[in-house]
Amino acid sequence: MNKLEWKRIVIKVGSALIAPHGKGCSSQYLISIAQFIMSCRAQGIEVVLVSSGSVAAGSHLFPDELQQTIPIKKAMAAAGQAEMMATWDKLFDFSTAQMLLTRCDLRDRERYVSVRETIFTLLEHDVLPIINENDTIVTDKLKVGDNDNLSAIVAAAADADALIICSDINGLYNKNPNKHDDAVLIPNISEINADIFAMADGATSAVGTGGMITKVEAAQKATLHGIDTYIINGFTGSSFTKLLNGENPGTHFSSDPSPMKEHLHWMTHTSTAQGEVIVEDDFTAKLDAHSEQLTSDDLVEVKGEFAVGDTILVRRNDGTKLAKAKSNYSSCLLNFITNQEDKNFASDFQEQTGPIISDKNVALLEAP
Ligand SMILES: Nc1ncnc2c1ncn2[C@@H]1O[C@H](COP(=O)(O)OP(=O)(O)O)[C@@H](O)[C@H]1O
Ligand SMILES: N[C@@H](CCC(=O)OP(=O)(O)O)C(=O)O
Repeated sequence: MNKLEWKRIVIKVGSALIAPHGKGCSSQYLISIAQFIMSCRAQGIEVVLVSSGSVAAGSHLFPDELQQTIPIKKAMAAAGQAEMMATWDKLFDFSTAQMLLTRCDLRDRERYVSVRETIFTLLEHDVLPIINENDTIVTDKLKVGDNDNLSAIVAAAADADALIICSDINGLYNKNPNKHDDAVLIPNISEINADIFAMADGATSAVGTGGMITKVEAAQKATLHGIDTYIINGFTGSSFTKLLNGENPGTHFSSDPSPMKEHLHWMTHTSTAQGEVIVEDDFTAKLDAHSEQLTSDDLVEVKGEFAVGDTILVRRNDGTKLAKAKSNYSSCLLNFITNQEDKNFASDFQEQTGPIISDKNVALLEAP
């Protein structure tokens, strides 16, 4: 889908663009991005902005020697978030809105739907959503961790047509161009596989978090949802001019021609498994929309603690991940059933209570 057909886009801006000197925000490189956003809106294209920069904006408030602890980084984010928002807001003649998210908000289906509703309501009223991870409260368990992946999750939640990831490099090269003089830019990628991931290294900018690995991860999430994804150089204004002309200024990851259904994409790429059920190695019943085939007789082990409605991982005893699914049973009840001597009790109970895995809420995982 080229620019002229876009109805809604998500654009992600990294710390290096909004805090190029690593200490406080600067609009130096944001003006061309703001202009691009205004041009898109003028053409009826709805825009959602995912912006990093809160930690970098707040870092100058804390002594350098304290910079790397998690509590300090959370405090920096709390202090810098307002500056980051103000830096963007003064560039626009329309309203902006702050949305701070964590993995917790996105992996919980009810909260995820609420996030979608807020994005759509803001867009309906011409307000620019500016989304960042809520670094002030995240823990390792609760965070997305990088705004590249966050931008892909947001693009899926917003049903965007395109995701534009602004980087400090022209796009994905066949190897890290900052380490290899003979690296070559790859303009078009139709399939993201292990070879593509092998090209990407981690972050190299002083303030960046994700590097190219998280950008390829984000592109994979987004393209599987039917979202065209671009990695472009956000430091050069011509990148945006080209996009507005329907050209590809960097690396274009083509959207999957047969995208995943929304709730299965969410189950696969956004929800996190709260526990696991281990099935026999020879488990052959196909896990699909008719998921009643998984019974307690198939279970070898129940791992972790989960409640009714939580996402669980279905894993074969040999370690193969088969599917992620919404569980109708708590781990406590599943353990009780599977430990019953009387197998009739287990089957009678499931006959009355229903399938272990909710019908249609089974996301099959690709075999490695
Ligand atoms: N194969 C690759 N192609 C392009 N850049 C790569 C590649 N592998 C690693 N990189 C590095 O990733 C960096 C971009 O990611 P990052 O440092 O997080 O900055 P930002 O998020 O601002 O784009 C590039 O500057 C480059 O040094
Ligand atoms: N949420 C963090 C940004 C994390 C992040 O992914 O940063 P970057 O790699 O610069 O896009 C912040 O606002 O500083």
